[in-house]
Amino acid sequence: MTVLERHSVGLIEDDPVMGESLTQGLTLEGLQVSWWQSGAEALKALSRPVVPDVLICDIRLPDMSGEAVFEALVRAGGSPPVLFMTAYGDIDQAVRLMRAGAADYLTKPFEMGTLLGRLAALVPGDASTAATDGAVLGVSPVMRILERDLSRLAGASGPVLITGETGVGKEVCARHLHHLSRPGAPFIAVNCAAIPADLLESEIFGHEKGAFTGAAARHPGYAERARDGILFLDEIGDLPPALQGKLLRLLEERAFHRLGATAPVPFRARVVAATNTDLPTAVAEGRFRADLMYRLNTFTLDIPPLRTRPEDTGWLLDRFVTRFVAEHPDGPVRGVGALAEEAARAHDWPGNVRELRNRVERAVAMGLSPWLGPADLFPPARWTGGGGADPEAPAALADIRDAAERRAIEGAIRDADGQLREAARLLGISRTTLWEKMRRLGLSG
Ligand SMILES: Nc1ncnc2c1ncn2[C@@H]1O[C@H](COP(=O)(O)OP(=O)(O)OP(=O)(O)O)[C@@H](O)[C@H]1O
Repeated sequence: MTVLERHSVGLIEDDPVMGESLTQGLTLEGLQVSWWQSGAEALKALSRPVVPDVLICDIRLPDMSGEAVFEALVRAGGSPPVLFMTAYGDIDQAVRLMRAGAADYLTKPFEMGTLLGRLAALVPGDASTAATDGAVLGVSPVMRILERDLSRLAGASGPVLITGETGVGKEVCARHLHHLSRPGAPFIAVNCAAIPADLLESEIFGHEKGAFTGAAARHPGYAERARDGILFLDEIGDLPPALQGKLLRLLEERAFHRLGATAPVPFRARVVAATNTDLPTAVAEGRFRADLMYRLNTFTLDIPPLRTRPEDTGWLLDRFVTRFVAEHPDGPVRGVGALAEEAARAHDWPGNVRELRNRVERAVAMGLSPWLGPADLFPPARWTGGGGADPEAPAALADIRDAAERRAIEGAIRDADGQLREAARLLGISRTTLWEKMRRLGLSG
């Protein structure tokens, strides 16, 4: 199997001869090709949750430039790596695109072999994680890109910083990196905020016998126990100042001292740190060392909040329901109903994936009917009990209905290519009703 086999590629090319021949050549290599002949067609297809692993885009398209397609993708939350095809005179534009984050470009005419070689460098290393079936962290474009970045980072050894709100899955992401890069080696997780400051130093670096009162025996710390695996330092923003200096030395000298020891111990693990606090602010306020932040953020991965990636809400909901239903085979719950899915999409998820997981676990354990409804995910006590101040309170039923209507109307308008008469027909309502709904929901045609 070649590196390209089973990967998906999106081809944006208006010229039918060129498009046909590229589609044929790429398909022969085992790639799954989707070919679009205009920028608009491509953008419409790429707005779906599942996007190709890599895009090949002509720089001149009938309706917009390749540059505009790329900008729209980036603005919409991220783009798979894009290889641009340029004509000789477009080199300046290609250089500009590379600066803006495009992955590569080829000047026409080119050999098929050259194109395949360039593509091989852009597809993720592991085909099983590239397919959506193999998605680990999510199916939204931004999470697919994050997974691709993780597989690239797997080959490096420098520290990685993972940022994001509480419960977005920073540890899950660190564990995935471990799985991709050092699966047989230890994964040692340390919550810097949970261990009392005066214990943290000996917990991380270990101590010799007699190093302090009560140190009855030599104790290897987390750094030593991580061996050649991953040392995951969660809530790194809470690391006490004295330990920040020690961690910086460990990273720079690749060695550390157990408390009370004179000889250094070599450090072979990879440090992955995570934080939900803003490190630059902590640095500005003097709570975190700037030099340590710069050492840690060589590779930074930011996981966006769940509310900004609704595709993942549906996907994770299904996964958790499947998992917890399997754990309660004798219970009445079989799956999740459409209204509960709507309610989940309309909810803000302040606790992110952790909140979703907990709500599903509770709903499956307590549910009385085969299909979970909104009230199973968001029990009635929450509907009234919080008086509106409860951060986990769900959206009201009216909000759920509005969100559902908004999505249905937007989908119909898209499918009808902007023709409101046709959109109303698709929705089975009159044009006046459609127009009134659009006005109430603040939608423009
Ligand atoms: N992609 C995912 N698939 C399945 N479960 C997930 C995923 N992401 C997060 N979770 C689950 O959500 C919960 C929170 O995840 P995790 O501990 O990784 O978040 P975090 O960002 O590290 O949180 P904190 O900032 O509070 O430490 C865990 O129970 C985890 O198993």
